[in-house]
Amino acid sequence: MTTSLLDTLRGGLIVSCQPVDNGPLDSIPAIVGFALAARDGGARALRIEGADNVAAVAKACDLPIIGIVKRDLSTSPVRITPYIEDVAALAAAGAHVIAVDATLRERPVAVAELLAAIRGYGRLAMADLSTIEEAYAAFAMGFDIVGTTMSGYTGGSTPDGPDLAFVTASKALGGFVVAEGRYNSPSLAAAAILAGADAVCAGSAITRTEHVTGWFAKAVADADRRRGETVLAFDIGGTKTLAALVRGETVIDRRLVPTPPDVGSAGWFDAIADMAADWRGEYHVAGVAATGLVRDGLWNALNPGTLAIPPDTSLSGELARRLNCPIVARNDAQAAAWGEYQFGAGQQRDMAFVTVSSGIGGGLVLGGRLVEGARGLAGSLGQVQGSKGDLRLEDLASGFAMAATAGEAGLPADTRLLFDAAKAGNTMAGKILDRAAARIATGLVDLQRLVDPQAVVVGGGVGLAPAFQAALNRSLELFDTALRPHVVFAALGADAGLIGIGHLAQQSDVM
Ligand SMILES: CC(=O)N[C@H](C=O)[C@@H](O)[C@H](O)[C@H](O)COP(=O)(O)O
Repeated sequence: MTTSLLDTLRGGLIVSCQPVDNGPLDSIPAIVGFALAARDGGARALRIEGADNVAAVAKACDLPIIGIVKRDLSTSPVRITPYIEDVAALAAAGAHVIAVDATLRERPVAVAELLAAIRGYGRLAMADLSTIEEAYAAFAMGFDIVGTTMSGYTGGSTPDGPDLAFVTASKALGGFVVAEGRYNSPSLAAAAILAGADAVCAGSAITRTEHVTGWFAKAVADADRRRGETVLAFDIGGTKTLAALVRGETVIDRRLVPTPPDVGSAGWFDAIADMAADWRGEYHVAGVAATGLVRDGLWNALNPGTLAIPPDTSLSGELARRLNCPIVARNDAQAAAWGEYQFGAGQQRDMAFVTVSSGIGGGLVLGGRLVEGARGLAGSLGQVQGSKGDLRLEDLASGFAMAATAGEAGLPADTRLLFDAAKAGNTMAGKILDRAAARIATGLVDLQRLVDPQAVVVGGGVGLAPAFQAALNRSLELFDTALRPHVVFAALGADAGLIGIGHLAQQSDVM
């Protein structure tokens, strides 16, 4: 019997039919209804609270029942089946398994006595636990099943997700493990099995209609609030700084100032906050896209030639203090990648974004998520080694690099004039442009080899110049079609960073 019941449970779902206490579904007919519906949906067993409920369900439904009695005691935090008479009542009502709280906490009756009583009634014993020490002790005492039920409920705040690590650790002890507690979606229940659980017990997500309704209602209300919300967005580049009010893909209002050399100083932060002073009250969250490495709110230079930032500048902290709202900060090209993914040429595909302007930056959006990387470097194509010594692609093929090469060749050291000269038929100017485009094409092909995105979105002032686009396409055509990226050109232009960081701020959970 013992083996066959555990065999029935193994690899299956147990549904806990415990409606919200004193709620409209907290009645015997409703609990029986939940039990039958769970059976029809494919549950292998049920978890039922209260001897009367167990008796009613046992009569109506032939699935195995894990029975518990819950009590709120003034003398102990233990709630689940604390007394011998609870065990007796559950056995008499027809529970096949009796679960008790077997945590190492003060209790009215010793766990060993409860276990002996369960054994005396010939039932299987399940220990509801919160730590691996307790699991070890429970198996050593002879419990048939260990449940992770109490993890997150014995002190401190309860996490949102389940405790998969506890499942894996318990399973390593060798006995039968039920993953229970906050398995609120099919994918989390599946994750429990992959983490080693023999069976999964889900309750709230199936039988606490008030809770599930609350999750939906909150998600819908949050999305609705965010959709209509205006956010403050900054885009801090090497030469200019933009401040804007953004809603969705629309930039409602904007201001532009040159980026001064004292970036990162207290005075500079004051000036940035001043740019938005008269927008106060119109936003509740701000996003900051900045050139350089941005990770966890800290800001560092990626290329000090573009912008020299004091090490570990607290970009989020300093601005949060001055603007008095939460701040979401990202690298500018990563933010632009997100903008293009969400609203522009990326069209919600796996994509790499590469911006070619005075510098070269980039970002990756994979599986619907912006990849930041461990230090905020992910997708920074400008930082890969160029073909010359230890120079980076940015040092060789960016707008600045092209202008410098033009200057060395006796042409005006200015990207725009270089493009004009190329258009007018100047061979040297055309060569400089072609060489830069060829280097970037090689970078894009390498990116395709590494990440294999569905699309590579190319943007930036240089990247969107028709002469550069033509040169880039010519270079790409030299590569085998199997390796050639699907290049599309950015749709949001210079606003991609503002729109991307605005959306990231709007969607973030910082509020
Ligand atoms: C901690 C405690 O008292 N847990 C109780 C044990 O029976 C129930 O309130 C839970 O609903 C049950 O464990 C299932 O978990 P979830 O509802 O998260 O799927």
